[in-house]
Amino acid sequence: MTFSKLSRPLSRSARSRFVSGRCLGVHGGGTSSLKDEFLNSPGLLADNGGSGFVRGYLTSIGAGRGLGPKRRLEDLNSLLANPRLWRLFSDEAPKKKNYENFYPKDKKEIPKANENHKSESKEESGTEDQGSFQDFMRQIQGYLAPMVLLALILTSYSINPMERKEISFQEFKNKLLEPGLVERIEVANKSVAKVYVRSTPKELMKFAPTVLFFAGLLFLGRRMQGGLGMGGSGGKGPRGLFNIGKAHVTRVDKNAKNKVYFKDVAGCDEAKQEIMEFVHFLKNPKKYEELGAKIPKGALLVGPPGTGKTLLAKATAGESGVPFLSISGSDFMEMFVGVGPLRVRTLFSEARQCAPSIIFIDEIDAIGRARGRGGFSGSNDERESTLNQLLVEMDGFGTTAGVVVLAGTNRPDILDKALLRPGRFDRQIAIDKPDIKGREQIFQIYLKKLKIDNEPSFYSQRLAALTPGFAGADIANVCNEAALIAARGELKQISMQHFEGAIDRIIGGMEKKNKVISKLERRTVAYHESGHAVAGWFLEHAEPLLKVTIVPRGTAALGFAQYVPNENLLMTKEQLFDMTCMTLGGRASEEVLLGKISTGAQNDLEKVTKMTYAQVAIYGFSEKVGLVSFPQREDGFEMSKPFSSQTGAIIDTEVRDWVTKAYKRTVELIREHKEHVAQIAELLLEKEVLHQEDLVRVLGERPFESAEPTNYDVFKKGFAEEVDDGEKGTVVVDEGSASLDGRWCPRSVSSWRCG
Ligand SMILES: Nc1ncnc2c1ncn2[C@@H]1O[C@H](COP(=O)(O)OP(=O)(O)OP(=O)(O)O)[C@@H](O)[C@H]1O
Ligand SMILES: [Zn+2]
Repeated sequence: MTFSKLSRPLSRSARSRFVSGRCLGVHGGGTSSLKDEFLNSPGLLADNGGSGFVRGYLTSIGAGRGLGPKRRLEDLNSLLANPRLWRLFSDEAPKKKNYENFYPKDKKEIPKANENHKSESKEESGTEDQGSFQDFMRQIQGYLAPMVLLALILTSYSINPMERKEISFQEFKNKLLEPGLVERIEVANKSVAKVYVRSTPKELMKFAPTVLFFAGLLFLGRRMQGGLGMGGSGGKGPRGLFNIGKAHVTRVDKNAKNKVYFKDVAGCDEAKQEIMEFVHFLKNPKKYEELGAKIPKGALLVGPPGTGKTLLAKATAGESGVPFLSISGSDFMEMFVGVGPLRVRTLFSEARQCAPSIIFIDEIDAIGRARGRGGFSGSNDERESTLNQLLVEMDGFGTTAGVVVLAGTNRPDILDKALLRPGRFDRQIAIDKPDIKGREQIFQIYLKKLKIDNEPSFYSQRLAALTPGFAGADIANVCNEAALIAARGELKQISMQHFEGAIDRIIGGMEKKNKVISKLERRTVAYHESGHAVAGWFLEHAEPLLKVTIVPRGTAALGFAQYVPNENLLMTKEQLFDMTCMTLGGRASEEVLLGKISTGAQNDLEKVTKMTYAQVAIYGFSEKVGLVSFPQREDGFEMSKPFSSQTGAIIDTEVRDWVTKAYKRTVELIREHKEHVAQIAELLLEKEVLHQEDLVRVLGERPFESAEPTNYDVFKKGFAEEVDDGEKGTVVVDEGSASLDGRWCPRSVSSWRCG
């Protein structure tokens, strides 16, 4: 059994990206505070979350361990749902399933104006991604083969009526009688009968190949238009092969239904204001031009996945009342060379025709990646020429065009610098994960739609406190999941327990009630988690626990813990040291209390290593290494190190020394609080889930006084009266837990995963 890391709650988009088998690597944050940079430090974290999962998954199947039938069925189901995985195992995917995977049935449905479009287009871009040329050929073969077969069978029936031929009764029956080709039968004598065959089939047969050929073409054409994302959305009617230059653009016009407005987007007030400024430029260009101002052409909406960038762009359309054309970055790309630039041109000319108008390009990183790098794929030329075309269009027909371009991304760092120059996307609008107040507002929006057994405000406050680190998409997900859980219990109303279940499920995946865990292992997990919790409680700069559970869950975690982090923008050496100790608390507890260490600390050690390397080699915290910084490249393709091998050796020794020092301190702390660790662990074994109150009961209040109120203080008070100035009073899940989006953060949701 192997243990490894759990990750931050998967945001919806991260999840969809994962399912589509694309590589993750989403970095968050647009603000460039030191902390952010630190957290986003590229390369500090390879996307362990995603690939780790796949790998774990493969071994568990491939190794052919004694899986129960139920497990096997689950594996099979997810296998079927994931064509990538499937192909790893077998070349012959079951036809129907495979087909549906590539061309989901609901493909042709015209997106209901705003509401559903986002998710749909996401899925589409996911599927498109997989439509590599081979897949495409496979599709064609899939359709052609039956047709050719059919043609062969039919031709075998073509019989020349002028020709006389003796056939057996069997032949007569099979080839003539049953297909209904017999016109009449004359009995000549006892052993011979004359069979007259209809002549029409012959005429038909003559044309059969031609008819089949055209039918085939038509069919393929339809399939392509449905399957390759050129479908006539926005009510434009069907388009086919010959309309390939037109991408999948969603238009929102003045009188579209289901419009989204700013009131549907909670929080992000600054972003709304900035965007509206753009709309003002767009609608009153004269006012600005008279003063000699150049009107900005574009703005980047920058922020982690699921924070509502797309939603905000749609709301802008709703508020501004100008035509809005939205497209996903990946929709530009096609298997045919030259389609990308063509689509860009078409998009812009369409926008100009209905100017003033707004173009929104979602996930612009798909085409906007810096030129001249980014992997070894051959599609780079195409991407670059698409990008060039975009640059040209944005520059091109200057100020009078009346087109504003908004684009969403969560990786502004990898975008081509030319895109960010004045005259293109010269503004960046940061949309961060909501703080406690923002989460409360988002909850209010979604709670309104639910049947709950209390006031929405009752729930919104409590839930906001319980969901540190959740983005808007996760919150929408919590509400929906809670309703599903309540419905499964045949209940008429949703209550707190359902919401809690939903939150846990979003963090850790499905509960695995019947997962077999030996008593010994459970004990190890409990002591390990207890070590983290107690260490965090008694280390001044570490973060106190919010909740810890040892219920095994679907994303293969054996347990997880949430912390109440402080939201300071800078991190000091002391903080990092305490966090290192807290992260090592699990291993220390195993060693001190159980006398046996396990593989459970692997993920913790990985985090500690990264955290310490960063301090030594990037943040200049080590005297021996000095005030130098060697940030790692985010794409992981580092051919040569930027430092000498001597420096490398010093860095290595320093890292090892630092970690050793931190571990010593942690072991001391755990020895000192041995009783506490044991108490918490036993309580955890008994109750499976512990909240902060339980910790206070056993350990007492945290013994630290700080000058300013910390998040923990705010949290303790209950934020009922704090909400208004709760700006900084936020509770954020330790995102370190979560490397799914490629971020690394020292604070961690420590967790266990069983491969
Ligand atoms: N501030 C918010 N207010 C209300 N709902 C929100 C908010 N943020 C996110 N959501 C919900 O989450 C869903 C997903 O958000 P959206 O697709 O806009 O995120 P995004 O930032 O564009 O993500 P990605 O980076 O993955 O493209 C929205 O459709 C909405 O239901
Ligand atoms: Zn741990």
